[in-house]
This record gives sequence, C-alpha cells and structure tokens, in this order.
Amino acid sequence: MSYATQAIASQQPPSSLQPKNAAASAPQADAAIEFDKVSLRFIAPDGTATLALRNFSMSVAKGEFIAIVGPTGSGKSTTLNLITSLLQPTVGEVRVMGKKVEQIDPRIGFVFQADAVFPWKSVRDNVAAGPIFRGTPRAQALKLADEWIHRVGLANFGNHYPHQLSGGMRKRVALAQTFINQPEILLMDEPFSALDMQTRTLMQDELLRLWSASGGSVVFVTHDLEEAIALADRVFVLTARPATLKRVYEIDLPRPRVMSEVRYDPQFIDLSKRIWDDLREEVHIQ
Ligand SMILES: Nc1ncnc2c1ncn2[C@@H]1O[C@H](COP(=O)(O)OP(=O)(O)OP(=O)(O)O)[C@@H](O)[C@H]1O
Repeated sequence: MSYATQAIASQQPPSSLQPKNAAASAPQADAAIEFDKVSLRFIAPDGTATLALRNFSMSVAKGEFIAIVGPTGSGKSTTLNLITSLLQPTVGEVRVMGKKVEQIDPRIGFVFQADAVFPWKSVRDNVAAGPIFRGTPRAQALKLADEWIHRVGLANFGNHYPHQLSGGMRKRVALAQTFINQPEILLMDEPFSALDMQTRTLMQDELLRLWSASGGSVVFVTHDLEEAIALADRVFVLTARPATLKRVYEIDLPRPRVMSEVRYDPQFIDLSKRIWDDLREEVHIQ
C-alpha cells in the first residue's frame, strides 16, 4: 500500500492536529475551491508519521488565478492531490464548487511538468482524446481538436507525432488537450519548469490568453517566484513543512500582462523582494 493510500486509510483525526476552532466553515457561494482548516498526515508502512499540511485554509474564487509557492517539500503538490481526491484530509475539509471532495470532479483539468501526451497518437488524436473519452462523436471531436490546435498555434502540426515536436510545442498540445474540455478548474504543477527561459515566457503568455478567455480558476504550483507573481491574481506562500499558510499577496498588476514586460514594473520588483524575504525565512527553518 502506498503512503498516500495509507494516509487515506488512517482517518483517525489525532487531537494534536485539531485546530482550536475545528468546526467547518460554511461554503462560500463564489468559491471554486476551499480548504477549510486542513491537516494531512502521511503514515509510512513502518508507522512513521509525516505531517505535510497543518491547519491550512485557503479559498480560490471562480475565475481567479492563484499561485502557490513555498520551500521544497513543503506541501504544494499535496494541496493539488487533495483537490483531485487522490489524497483526503486527516482533519478538515476540501470543497470544490461548494461540495466536499470525494472523487475526481470532471470539471477539473490538469497540466503537469511531464507531458501527458500519448506518444503513439498524432497531435490531432491527442487533442481529441478528452472529448472522445467524454462521449463526443469522433468526427465532432476531431473538428473541435482542429480548432484548438489552431488556437495554440500548431495548425500545421496536426498530423505530427509528439516525438516530432519541440518541448514548447508539446506543451502547446498539453494546453489544447486540457482547454478543449473547458475545465472550470485548472491545476498546474510546475508545468513549464522543463522549458528554456524563452519558450517558458511564450507559454506563460499563451496560458494567460487561454485562461482569460475561459473564465475558469487556476491553481498554479511553482518554484519560480517571478512566474507566480507574473501570472497570478494572488500568491499563497506556504511555510516549511508542516506547511500552513504564511501569507497571501494580492498581485494587482494590470491585465492583460505581457510576460517579457511585467517583470520590469516597479510594483513587480517590490513584490518579488517582499515574497523572497518571506521564503528565505522558511528555507532557513528547514
Ligand atoms: N505519499 C507520501 N508519503 C509520505 N510522505 C509524503 C508523501 N507525499 C509527500 N510526502 C511528504 O510530504 C511533504 C510535502 O510533499 P509535496 O510533494 O507536497 O511537497 P512540494 O512542496 O510539492 O515539494 P517540491 O517543491 O519538492 O515539489 C514532503 O516532505 C514529502 O516528502
């Protein structure tokens, strides 16, 4: 049994994890995702306990783009796994669109660092795979796929296979593959970290363009503080493990943002310094 499964299996809320005011709050009508005083403890097969999250609360509004940053191993990916139901809280509650998370919600899309493309399928078939899986007739799904392939700038590559594409192009396929399903919530875990700086900047612009047309919410986990500030409406800073919320920064840089320019904005530079100071304290603690 994996650690994760054990964490799900061992649902005894230990009193040491109970926050002082442990009663769940009422769901908020405009929230896409809510973490309500969530703690998560992993239990290894030898009985060793690892407390990953402690009394962690956050709320992501519908249509909001938030980024999560924190020291390595603090619990950033764990928060995404709680939203998908891959993990369940030891204490507290995670809600998606006001409902307690119990299974994977079809309104959620994902983009991770590793591309989730099928190597044996063409770009067109890769992009059409989601709608076909969800029951759209093949011809209709392929037509829709062509529109999305065009939208992400790969119009001439529909018949190519993933190994014939650059890393940036594969990432465009991944975005088309995800946005074609019109997710109301998009979870992204270091999606661009394997790309070179230039491609990464282009992909960040691409993501903002697709997101602003979609009306969905995004939770973007990254090690790159500047990426978090450039993209998000709010940046959530986690403490070192056991992670809890250290601070939330409102990023009121105007939109639309151009990635190659936003970094020179004095407000951006000021925010970077402040958040770095916060993070530096946490890295010290580890
Ligand atoms: N299945 C598991 N069993 C035991 N411990 C785990 C498990 N998954 C994660 N952890 C621990 O929980 C903590 C949080 O892990 P998580 O992957 O969420 O951190 P992270 O902030 O995303 O890390 P990174 O920045 O390195 O990607 C880590 O210390 C990790 O070792």
